[in-house]
Amino acid sequence: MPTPSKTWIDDLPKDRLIAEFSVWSADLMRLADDLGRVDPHVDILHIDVADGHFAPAMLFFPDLVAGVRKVSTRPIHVHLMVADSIILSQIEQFADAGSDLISLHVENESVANEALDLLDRRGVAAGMVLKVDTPVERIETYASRLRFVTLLGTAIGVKGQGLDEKAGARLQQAKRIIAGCGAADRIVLAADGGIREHTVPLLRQSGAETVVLGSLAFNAPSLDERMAWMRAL
Ligand SMILES: O=C(CO)[C@@H](O)[C@H](O)COP(=O)(O)O
Repeated sequence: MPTPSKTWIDDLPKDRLIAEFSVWSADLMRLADDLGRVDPHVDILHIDVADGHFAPAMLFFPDLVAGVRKVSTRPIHVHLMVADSIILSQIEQFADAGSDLISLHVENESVANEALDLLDRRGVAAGMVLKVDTPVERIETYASRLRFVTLLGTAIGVKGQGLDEKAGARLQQAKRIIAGCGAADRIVLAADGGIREHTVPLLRQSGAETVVLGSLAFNAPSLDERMAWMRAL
C-alpha cells in the first residue's frame, strides 16, 4: 500500500473542513471493513495512543498502525498521550509503523524539543496537542517546527463528552498566535473532542480547519449526508 506523498499536508483541502476520522470510534471488531466503508470521506485517519497514565485510557499500539497502513492509503495522524519518559521510544515505534504525522502534547515539556528533533530526523510531520486548560500561548515556543496544532475540547482521553465552553475562544486565540508567528500557511489548526452536530459550526467559525470525527461520522445514519453537511459549513 503506497504511503501519502511528502507534501500531503500542503495538498489538504483549504476551501472546506478537513475530515479527520478517529479510529477509536470505528467498529473495532470489523475495523478493516469499517475503514473501507468511510474511506471515500476520509482526509486523515486519527489514531489515539494513551498509556493509562498521561491519559486515563489505554489505547492503540504500533502494530495497529502498521495494520491500518496496509488497508488504507490515507495519511495517518498518531496522537500520543503518553508520559515524557516513553515518548521517544513511542515516536520511533510509531514512525516505523508508517505514521505520517505524530502529535505529542505541549505538556510533554521536558522532552518536547528532543521529540521534535527526532520527528525531523525520521521525516515524520510534527504536531502538538494542548489539553483543554493548558494556556494556548504555550504553542508559540514550538510553532516554527509544527505542521499541526490540535486543541482538545474535552478532558483528555475520554470519549462521549460535551464540548468545553472555552473551546471556541481558545481556537480563535490559537489562530491569532499562529498568524502572529507567520505560520498560518504551514500549521493546520484542529479541534478534537466534543465534535457534535451542534458544535461543528461554532468550531469552524472559530478557526478550526479540521475536526476529529468520532461517533458523529461513524454512527451517522447517512454518512454521505452528514459529510455533505459538514463540507458545506
Ligand atoms: O479523542 C477523542 C475524544 O477526545 C476522539 O478521537 C473520539 O473518537 C471521539 O469520540 P466521540 O466522543 O465522538 O464518540
